[in-house]
Amino acid sequence: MASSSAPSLANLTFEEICRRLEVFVAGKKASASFVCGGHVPIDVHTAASSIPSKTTVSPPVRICWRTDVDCEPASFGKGQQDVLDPKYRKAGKLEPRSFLTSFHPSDLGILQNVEQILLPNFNTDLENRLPFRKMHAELYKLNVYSGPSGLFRKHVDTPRSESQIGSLVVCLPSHFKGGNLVIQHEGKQVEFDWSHQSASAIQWAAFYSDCEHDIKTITEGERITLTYNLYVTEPVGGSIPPSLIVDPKSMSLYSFLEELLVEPGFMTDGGALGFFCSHAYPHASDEAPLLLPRALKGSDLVLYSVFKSLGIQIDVLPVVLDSYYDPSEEKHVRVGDRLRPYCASDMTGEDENGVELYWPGEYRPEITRIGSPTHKEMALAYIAYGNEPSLGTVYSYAALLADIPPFLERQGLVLA
Ligand SMILES: O=C(O)CCC(=O)C(=O)O
Ligand SMILES: [Fe+2]
Repeated sequence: MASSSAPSLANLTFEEICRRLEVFVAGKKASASFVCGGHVPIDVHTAASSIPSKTTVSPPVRICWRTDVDCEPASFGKGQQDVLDPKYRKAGKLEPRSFLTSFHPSDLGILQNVEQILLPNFNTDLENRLPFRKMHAELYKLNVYSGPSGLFRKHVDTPRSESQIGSLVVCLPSHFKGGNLVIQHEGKQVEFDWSHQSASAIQWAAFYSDCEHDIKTITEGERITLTYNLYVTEPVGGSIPPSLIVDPKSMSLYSFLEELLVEPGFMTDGGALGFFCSHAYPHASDEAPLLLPRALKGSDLVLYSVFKSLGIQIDVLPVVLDSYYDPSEEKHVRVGDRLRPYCASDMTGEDENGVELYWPGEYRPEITRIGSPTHKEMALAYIAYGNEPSLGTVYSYAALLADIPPFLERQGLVLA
């Protein structure tokens, strides 16, 4: 049951309640992890055969590479092209087919650690368990950044598939100076300085794919990293290992919402709350209906799980902010009937709004919007008639839409 905090929510206006909800969600965004990292010291006396995940030290890492293949200059993706530009990225790289290594991220518990922090499973009671998610790592490259000028400026890793959720960088033991890895998300930043233990430990960091990151100049030595693409895998059967379950009831947002729902004055006749997702997802791709909500990240996952565990219907749906009626007015919220792939229509609409014609959904002016939109994806392109024909493009945002039942109906939910 809800415990009451002062002043009681009953005395607050709806606007004030929404403002508080926004503050709560912003707090979740601030505290939710988008990155994690760690290190494992190298012990030359540890035998390679004793690696299993429980060890806290690692034997030296061995790498064998083809002698007929050299490290090539590393490129980076710019638009649709691979570009070489040492002012932007100065590094060498080896493709996985050209080398072998004794290191694997499942050893030493690294992958399990990343899974637990970036891909937790929420036990949401009420049969609403999010399908059990696991993470899969695929070796992508070996990179060498050499002093005095190796670097990689700010970029976002190109996702290799729709189910890619993040990247893992493993820094192998080799002396270097500089080369800090800086990772950012929504105004927050985490910096890894691996130089001090560069010669004596394996150091690693993992982050969601939509986080910008850069590597500062390596002033001395050789910074050698293995990069892995991290994917969320199909739900697997069987029971969830207990350590991977997070209880949404332990979240402060849970008690706040629980208290709101037992308040007769809050959305007495029911209503809808809409939260724009804080992370980017391929929500207008062919895979979107399979991926979401399974691939939700960070604070989006927390919101989803907390509502679910309170028995509230919540869905990930695309939203178009449409100014068709009157461009000078507050934009209308049009909610798609489901997550649907991007559609290019060759139909034309004379004096018609293409969204209404080709993007099934409904206008939902009653939705109370919390927060502001961030990541958009192209949802629709069509030929529009005006004075001259032009191409109409429509973008959508992924949003979490919670349907709040009327007070009398929701009493049972919270007391259950
Ligand atoms: O080596 C690193 O620290 C990260 C490399 C990187 O960002 C990349 O390869 O995309
Ligand atoms: Fe990167």
